Amino acid sequence: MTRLIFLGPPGAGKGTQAITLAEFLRIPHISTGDILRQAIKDQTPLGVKAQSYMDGGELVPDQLVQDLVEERLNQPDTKTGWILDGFPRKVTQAAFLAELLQKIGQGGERVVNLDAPDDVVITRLLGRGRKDDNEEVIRRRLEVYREETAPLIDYYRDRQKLLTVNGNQSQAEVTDSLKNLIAA
Ligand SMILES: Nc1ncnc2c1ncn2[C@@H]1O[C@H](COP(=O)(O)OP(=O)(O)O)[C@@H](O)[C@H]1O
Repeated sequence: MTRLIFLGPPGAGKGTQAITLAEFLRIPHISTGDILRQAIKDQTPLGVKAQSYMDGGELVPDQLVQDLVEERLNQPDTKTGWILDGFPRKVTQAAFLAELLQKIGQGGERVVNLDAPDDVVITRLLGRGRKDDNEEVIRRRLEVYREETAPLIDYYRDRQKLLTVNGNQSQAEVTDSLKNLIAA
């Protein structure tokens, strides 16, 4: 049973690696960014509420993402494990998640911190061309990461859940490191 939370700055390769590892482990990959982008595309009430925050590189309000994560983790395919990508992104969300996992009996989660230096992530993001990948929004997303998300590294280290992987290697090397890490 593998339950993993992927942490790291935008552009560290969380999404790519989370998809690869989830396929390898045959467990669902749950990306709050992907779910929100789909909701925007479909213009659902969630998408309509989230759009302006995402376009500006801001976090969408806790309640919105927390509700969507709770709903998703209550679906039956999560019984075999999961990889959470993009959640939690702040300490309040991490506290919510800890309580939720306890409530639904899904503990033992580990956190992978995929680390990469600023210049590397900026270059990667600029090459990607998503709607929120222009320079100004990227800068804001990195700022939000530093202020809100980076504190989760200490949060999870204090709780002895943290594993760290160097994201500044080739994609295949990162995948190998991840597989070794979770097998250990
Ligand atoms: N847990 C979350 N809390 C708040 N906002 C979120 C969360 N997850 C995703 N978002 C919104 O979706 C955007 C894109 O997220 P994501 O696809 O994970 O991108 P990134 O490549 O920047 O890590 C974020 O900038 C934010 O607006």
